[in-house]
Amino acid sequence: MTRIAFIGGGNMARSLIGGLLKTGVAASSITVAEPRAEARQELGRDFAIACYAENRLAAAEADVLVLAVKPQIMPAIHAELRDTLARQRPMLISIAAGVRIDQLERWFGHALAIVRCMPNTPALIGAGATGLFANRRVSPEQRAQAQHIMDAVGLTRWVEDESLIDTVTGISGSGPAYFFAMVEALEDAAFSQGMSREAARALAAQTCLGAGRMLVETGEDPGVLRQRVTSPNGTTQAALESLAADHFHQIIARAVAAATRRGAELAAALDDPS
Ligand SMILES: NC(=O)c1ccc[n+]([C@@H]2O[C@H](COP(=O)([O-])OP(=O)(O)OC[C@H]3O[C@@H](n4cnc5c(N)ncnc54)[C@H](O)[C@@H]3O)[C@@H](O)[C@H]2O)c1
Ligand code: PRO
Repeated sequence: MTRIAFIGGGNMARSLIGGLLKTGVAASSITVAEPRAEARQELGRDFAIACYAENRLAAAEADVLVLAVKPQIMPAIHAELRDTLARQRPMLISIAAGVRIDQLERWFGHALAIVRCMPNTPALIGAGATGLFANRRVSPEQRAQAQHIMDAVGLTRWVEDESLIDTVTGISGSGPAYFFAMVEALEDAAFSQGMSREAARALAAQTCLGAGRMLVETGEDPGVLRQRVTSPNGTTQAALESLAADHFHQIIARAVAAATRRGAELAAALDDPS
């Protein structure tokens, strides 16, 4: 049984833990370190896992340490974990946006196997999407172990170039928020035309779900699926022409670029906090 310790028990850790437990991973194999007492109580109540206020206690027997704190916290946690890491030599899996492998090696140790990955919150319902990148120390078995953990909560893809993890952040790490924003916008649009918020949200959310499922379950090209909705001179064509006139593709490309760039900036700020 692989023992997994989460350092940080916030939103993303909750999503990953919930997803792992749903796939049958034993609650007794998971520990969490979380400084907020209320969050510890909720994690213990919701998932029946052992929760600790101190990182070193949660990590004491871990084979895998999932670093799930904000990027800015990352440099602060290594001192506390140094002894445990030296003794236990767990594999580190960092989910922190931007934080690079060379920074993690500098803080936690050059001898450690480290996987940098970028999951997303739909991991909570087993529908996550995660990009992964491994350092040279990660053995084939550890690579399989990291993938197994992330496969348990959704789809995984390894990238060959570490900088592409920032691109993963731009597409799928931050991505759920784009679709939630889209549903909010659809709801507002329908409400402004007189529909109830309840009906507007239900129709917009189900459309989001239906389109996503069609895309994944049919394996069809999104352009082909789009064309099937679009009758010549019909309603969809009118909407898509309006989106194109407002530079929809460029708007999305700029948003993804902004998220990707922000990942690199978060990491750079940790090199030079001034
Ligand atoms: N939320 C997402 O959609 C998402 C997706 C992918 C990756 N991430 C990454 O996951 C990481 C966590 O993000 P989140 O959204 O879960 O944030 P969060 O704030 O919800 O969780 C972070 C947790 O770390 C705890 N913490 C603070 N200091 C600590 C310390 N010294 N030791 C241990 N725990 C400490 C906080 O109390 C908090 O509960 C970030 O690095 C983020 O970039 C988040
Ligand atoms: N949430 C984190 C952020 O907004 C990382 C990806 C999703 O920074």
